Amino acid sequence: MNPLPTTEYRADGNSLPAAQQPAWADPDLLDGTTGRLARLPELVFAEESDRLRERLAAVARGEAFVLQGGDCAETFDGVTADAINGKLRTLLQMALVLTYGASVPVVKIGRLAGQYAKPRSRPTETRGGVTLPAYRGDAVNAPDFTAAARRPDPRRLLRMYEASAATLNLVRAFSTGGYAGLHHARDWNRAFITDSPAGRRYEELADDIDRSLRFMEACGVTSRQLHAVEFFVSHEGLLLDYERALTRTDARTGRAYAGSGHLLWIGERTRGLDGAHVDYFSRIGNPIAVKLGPDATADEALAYAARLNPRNEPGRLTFVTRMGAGRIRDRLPGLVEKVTADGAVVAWVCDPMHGNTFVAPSSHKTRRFDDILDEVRGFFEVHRALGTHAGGLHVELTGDDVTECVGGDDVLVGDLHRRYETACDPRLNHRQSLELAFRAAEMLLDPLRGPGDAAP
Ligand SMILES: O=C[C@H](O)[C@H](O)COP(=O)(O)O
Ligand SMILES: C=C(OP(=O)(O)O)C(=O)O
Repeated sequence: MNPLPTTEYRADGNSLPAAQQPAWADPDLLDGTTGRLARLPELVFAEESDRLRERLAAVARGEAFVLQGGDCAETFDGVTADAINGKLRTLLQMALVLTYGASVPVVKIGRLAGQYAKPRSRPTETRGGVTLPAYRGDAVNAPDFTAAARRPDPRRLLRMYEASAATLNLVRAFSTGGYAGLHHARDWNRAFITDSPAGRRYEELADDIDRSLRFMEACGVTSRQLHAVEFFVSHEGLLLDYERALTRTDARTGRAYAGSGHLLWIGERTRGLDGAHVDYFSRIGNPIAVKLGPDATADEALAYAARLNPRNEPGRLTFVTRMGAGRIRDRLPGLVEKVTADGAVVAWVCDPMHGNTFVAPSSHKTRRFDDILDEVRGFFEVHRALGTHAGGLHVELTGDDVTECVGGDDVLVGDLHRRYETACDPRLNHRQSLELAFRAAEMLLDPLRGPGDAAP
């Protein structure tokens, strides 16, 4: 499954293969850095992760929907109030569209405050006859094509911690400081170019909400919940040196928790059942997810459920499928059927990004909005046919007006060069993200309606 060489990893005296780990240049520097990380405070509390597990349990029961999104790769330079606020506002707008459009609670999770490391298809990159280590995210090395920049530097793990802490600080202020309250639903749209069909549709929706809030206030109904939002953070638990150093024991239960984020996921390239990632994830108490690509088998899915969620706790395990628009209708049913028949309780989430990447003639890695939409549609169709719950979306997006994915109401292949800013894979821009939310809300509403129910 993983074409890269693996490095040895020691877990409780056992040597396990760990895929996609950087070849850190200086072991002493690595020890010093991980030692420092181990003494620093955790970034999130175990209680918060438990709360997310409860929310995801509702998703697994079919009572809620998850929206998980953010950059493909966060960067240290990208830790600015504008960039982070843009992503948060985009996610809040999408969540509002889904909640309002489909009348379903939406669990909001950022790909934020920790998404600094990337698995790569190839360990090296060659340009003009020069071969250097691949860029593996700001937590490991820098993107510039020089030997010095590409050298994996463990001190970057400390910068990852600092960047995550700064981001999380803003996330916490944003979600509880008043601005995330429903009264500001119109303001979230203000900073963006709203002159698009989705932007105009959102303005109408925000007007409706405003009217409803004023009506409730006139009736004397007030609620603190209208002034804050519950927001969680997640990232791929890729760099085991970092994750292990930030693992803490929960004083309440004696159980180990990753302290780097509320939810961590195992990527498609590191999900080997006998590998170090699955081993590490089996030892932490956080809610976790596993990405499943088109080659994942139903037996593997069952093995993850048995290994990673032996008590079959609802909300502990999410499967994020990323099959590609062309394969989801063939590949997903077998997985869902067998997992359901086995009685394993999981939440099913669709990542419509990673199976739909291609390289445009201009050499930009891109994705077609129509393929993304089609994979989401396939995801809903499969779950509807099987009577299971299409539990959420996992998307790569930014609040910026980038030109990285083609389609939606604007970007053409010839536009890709205009604002192609991602550090790794192409993201939806604000307009495309909103458009996706409106389309997904329509799909979500549909399967929730019983066969005999009248259309609204
Ligand atoms: O985000 C996912 C992967 O890290 C990314 O798709 C890998 O990209 P690559 O195939 O260019 O290495
Ligand atoms: C690497 C990623 O995805 P996948 O593991 O599904 O390829 C990702 O989501 O950043």
